[in-house]
Order: sequence, then structure tokens, then C-alpha cells
Amino acid sequence: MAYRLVLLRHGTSEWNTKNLFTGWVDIDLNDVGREEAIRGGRMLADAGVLPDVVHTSVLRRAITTANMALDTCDRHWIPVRRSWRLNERHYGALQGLDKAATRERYGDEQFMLWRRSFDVPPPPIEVGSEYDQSGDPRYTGVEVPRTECLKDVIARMMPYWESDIQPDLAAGRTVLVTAHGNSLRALVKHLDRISDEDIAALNIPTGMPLVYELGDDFMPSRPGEYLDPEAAAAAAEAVANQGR
Ligand SMILES: O=C(O)[C@@H](CO)OP(=O)(O)O
Repeated sequence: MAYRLVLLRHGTSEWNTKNLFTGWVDIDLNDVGREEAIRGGRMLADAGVLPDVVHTSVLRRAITTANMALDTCDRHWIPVRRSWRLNERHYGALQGLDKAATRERYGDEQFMLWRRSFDVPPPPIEVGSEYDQSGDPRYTGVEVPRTECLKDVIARMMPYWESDIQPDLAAGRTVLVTAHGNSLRALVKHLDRISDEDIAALNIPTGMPLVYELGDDFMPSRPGEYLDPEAAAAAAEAVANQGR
């Protein structure tokens, strides 16, 4: 039995365009991002990859991307499940800071360690500061992180993959997961068996559906495929160059 999984990073947000670290700050899509969401939905429709259920984070940019993409491929009616476990990586004290200015201030190496290393978290955010989410009602009962590295994201995302996404796959549903650059890097690392070192080079483009066929063990026999590989490669390159 082959299961079908589609991963979709949200479209460009207002802070992506302003080049600010975002993390758990609930920033909306901008017009470019809305167009990307619609284009993503069109790609799904054209490829005949029609989701039966969607899982999103609890952040607006992922929720709106899913809504717009599903509306475009006439799948606005499918069941929706949401979890904070699919949220973007918490960027700690870097949330709200300019990426280029941060790179200049701390240097290339530190900047890249914070941005792409497997296990070096940014400095923790101060509780009660402007971009701290600890008082947000949507996280009632959740221990809101003060910072996260990719390893931390894997640790909080994998239980949801197993308890909530795998059962939908096992029921034969085409599952769409609409999430974020770093929460999807965590899932792709697992699926494509990418090493802790090599994951630093992986960037997920905005608004580009990435399709996996999974076996009975919920693992793919080959890496996921973007519906538009050329456009996805160009968009991933743009993500890699943020802060330059
Ligand atoms: O700012 C962020 O939250 C993420 C995704 O937009 O950025 P980066 O690609 O630098 O990890």
C-alpha cells in the first residue's frame, strides 16, 4: 500500500519580505504569499493530487495558505486538524530582528549556526517581551518554548507525526501538511534520512507542493518530488540567501 503525503510551506509573509526572523510571531501572508498559495492550489489541481485531509500549524500564515490552496483546488471542504507542534521553530531572542543586521552584528558563522545548525538554539527570548508567546491563549496548557534548535523541533513534531498524521495516511487519505520552513525541514530530514550535518543545506521554498509516496512504514523509497522542480529550486535558493 502506498500512502500519499503533500508538504506545503506557507507563502511569503510580511516579515519574510522585510527579512525579519519570525518564528512563533503570528505574521500574515502578504500579496505575494497569497498568490503563491493560489498557485500551489493550482499545481495540486493540475497534478490531480487532491488532499482528503489537511494538517496545519496554529499560525495564520500556514492556515491562510492552506485555506487558499484548498479553495483553489476545490478542496475547501476537507477536514482540518491543527497543532502547535507544526509551528515554525521558535527563534528565541532573534524573533523580530532583521536578518541582515543580525548577520552583520554576530558574523556569518554564528548567524548560520543559529539559522541552520541542527542543535544550536538562538539565545532565549525574555518572558513578557514584545515577541514572547507565553501568554497567548492558543497555547494554554502548552509549555511555550523560549527558543528552539532544529533538534527541539524534531522532538516536539515527531509525536504528532506518529499520533495524528500517520493514522490519516493509514486510512488511505491523501494528507496535506501546511507548515513552515523549519518544521518542514524537520519532517523532510526524517523522511529523506538526511544527516545532522547535511540538513544545514536544505531550504524549503514557499508555496511549492512537495509530494511523497510512503510505504507501510510511512517512509518513502525515494525523496519527495516538487510538482514544479525548477521553480522550487529557484525559490529555495532565494530562502538560502536571506540575510545577504
Ligand atoms: O524567520 C523564520 O521564522 C524562518 C522562516 O521564515 O526563517 P529562516 O529561513 O531564516 O529560518
